[in-house]
Amino acid sequence: MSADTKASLDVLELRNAHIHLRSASSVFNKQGGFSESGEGAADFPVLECVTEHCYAVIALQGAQLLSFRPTGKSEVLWLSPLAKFSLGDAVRGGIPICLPWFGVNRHQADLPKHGIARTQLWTLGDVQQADDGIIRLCFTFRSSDNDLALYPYPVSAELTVELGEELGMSLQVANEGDEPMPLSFALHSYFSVSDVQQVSIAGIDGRDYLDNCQDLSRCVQSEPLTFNGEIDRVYEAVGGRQVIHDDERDVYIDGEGCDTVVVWNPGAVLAGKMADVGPHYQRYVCVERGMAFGDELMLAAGSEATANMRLSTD
Ligand SMILES: O=P(O)(O)OC[C@H]1O[C@@H](O)[C@H](O)[C@@H](O)[C@@H]1O
Repeated sequence: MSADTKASLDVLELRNAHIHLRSASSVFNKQGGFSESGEGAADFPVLECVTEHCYAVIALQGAQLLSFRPTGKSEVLWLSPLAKFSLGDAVRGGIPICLPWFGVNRHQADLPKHGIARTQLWTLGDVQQADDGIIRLCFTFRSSDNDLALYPYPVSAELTVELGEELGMSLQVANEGDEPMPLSFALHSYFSVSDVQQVSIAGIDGRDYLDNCQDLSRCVQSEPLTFNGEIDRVYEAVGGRQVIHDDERDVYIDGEGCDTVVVWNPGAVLAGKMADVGPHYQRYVCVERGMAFGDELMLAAGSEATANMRLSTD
């Protein structure tokens, strides 16, 4: 089944499922625990999706997942209790999409960190429901004249979010210009954990990494990664599967076309300087998948890159 939807969508009723257009503050304040963020927030629209397989919230800003909870299981993603819901500002948590570059732009360091797409409104296109109840929502982004003044490569992106018991994300990025375009990106997932000091990350053992806490010096991950203080590491050309081993559950991150793995948690000292993290740093780890640093792409004029990522829990 397919339904034509627009950003003016108010509610879309599907079989055993519905999607409501709401404000971010109303969704998260209603659920409790997010009241600290309410003060003075300018707010932005989100899609609250209730299906037979899961509960999910997706912001139109950045096509950013803010919540994903498979039916009968606990929340997979972390959204900071101090997150600001303000149009044009980055939101701390969920799955921001860093595009068309990841982190500090390696060719022009004064550009905004993590690209131009995460703080702009994406357009909701088609919404489809398959016979098995899985819902796929498609979002599109295209760089504007303002973006081109900042970064002279016309770029478009299409994100398909698949809402089942697992979360699927498929990102297609196209170079719409006449020149080759340097492209790096990441699906910058924040995962909810019981206590960052209790978790370990598998799937990167034995790999080289660039240590962002030591001027990107190259080191080797000799054992499963654990957290005791700030961790900010980039593992190139890894791909495959990473597993977050937590006290109560394992979370699986699988991907293709997104070979770089970035693992980040600021630790107590840096988090204390971040207005939207503070003491809450203990409740998340970022395990991000993308193409960055040595995996950065040079997209020929008119060509596309595709990345697929799937998140699941036991
Ligand atoms: O504060 P931002 O722009 O959302 O970035 C958060 C973090 O994102 C991670 O991907 C980077 O490796 C870190 O260096 C960075 O601090």
